[in-house]
Amino acid sequence: MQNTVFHLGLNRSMLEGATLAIVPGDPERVSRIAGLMSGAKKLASHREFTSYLAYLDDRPVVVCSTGIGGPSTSIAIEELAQLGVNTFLRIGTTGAIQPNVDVGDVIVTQGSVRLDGASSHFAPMEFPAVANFDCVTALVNASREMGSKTHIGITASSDTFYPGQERYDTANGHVAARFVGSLKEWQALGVLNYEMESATLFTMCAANGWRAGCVAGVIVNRTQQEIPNEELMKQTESDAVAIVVAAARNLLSESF
Ligand SMILES: O=P(O)(O)O[C@H]1O[C@H](CO)[C@@H](O)[C@H]1O
Ligand SMILES: O=c1cc[nH]c(=O)[nH]1
Repeated sequence: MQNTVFHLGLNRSMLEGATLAIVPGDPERVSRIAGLMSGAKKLASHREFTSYLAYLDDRPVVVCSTGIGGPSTSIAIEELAQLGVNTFLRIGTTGAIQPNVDVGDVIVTQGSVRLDGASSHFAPMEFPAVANFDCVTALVNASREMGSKTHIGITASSDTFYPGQERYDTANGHVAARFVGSLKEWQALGVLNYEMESATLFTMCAANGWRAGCVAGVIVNRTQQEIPNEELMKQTESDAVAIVVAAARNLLSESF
């Protein structure tokens, strides 16, 4: 009898030896990602964690959503690792903060500013939230081959969507003192964008010797607008989905 992990509802035999996982935030993205591979089948769905298994050149790949933010991401990654996964590719949406990054562009993160809490449960703050070089290379190559305008750099990865990303379009317009002026500071330091999972993902993977990468489609540029255009957002997301699947294929064949 195989042990089922605590939250994902998966056991080792269900993963058929998969060592690579594609991990989007949004559960609805999972079937779309798996659908770009062959033999996609749903494995489980619990809370924010929806999982599919699919095949790239006959090699199994697990696709599992993390939900939003570090705590749920840490659970998904930990439980997938318990089942034998050692390479994790996050595919997300993101808000750019540099004026030269356009909606529809793609960002591959090299390292993340740790504006989360969960990463500190794996390593002290002095430890970098850094992506794995093989994963970065595979994602950058895939993105460029697809013809996407590709940016490579540092991401601010925040526990919160509103105050941590210094958003004032909220119910009471208040941002905690710690974050007032933070967007400007990240811009001055060359940070490209905000999202909410990569700091936890990179820190826990680097601390454990697992490989992790993150690719994100730019759905807003915070220097221009706060609310995304629905149509552009869908296109951007599907471009990033195609990129992560191509990168997974390259990583599995180690042909990058
Ligand atoms: O599109 P996903 O993967 O969910 O990523 C981004 O979108 C969510 C916020 O809207 C956060 O999870 C953020 O990281
Ligand atoms: O601005 C954005 C857009 C998507 N996801 C984020 O976390 N921030």
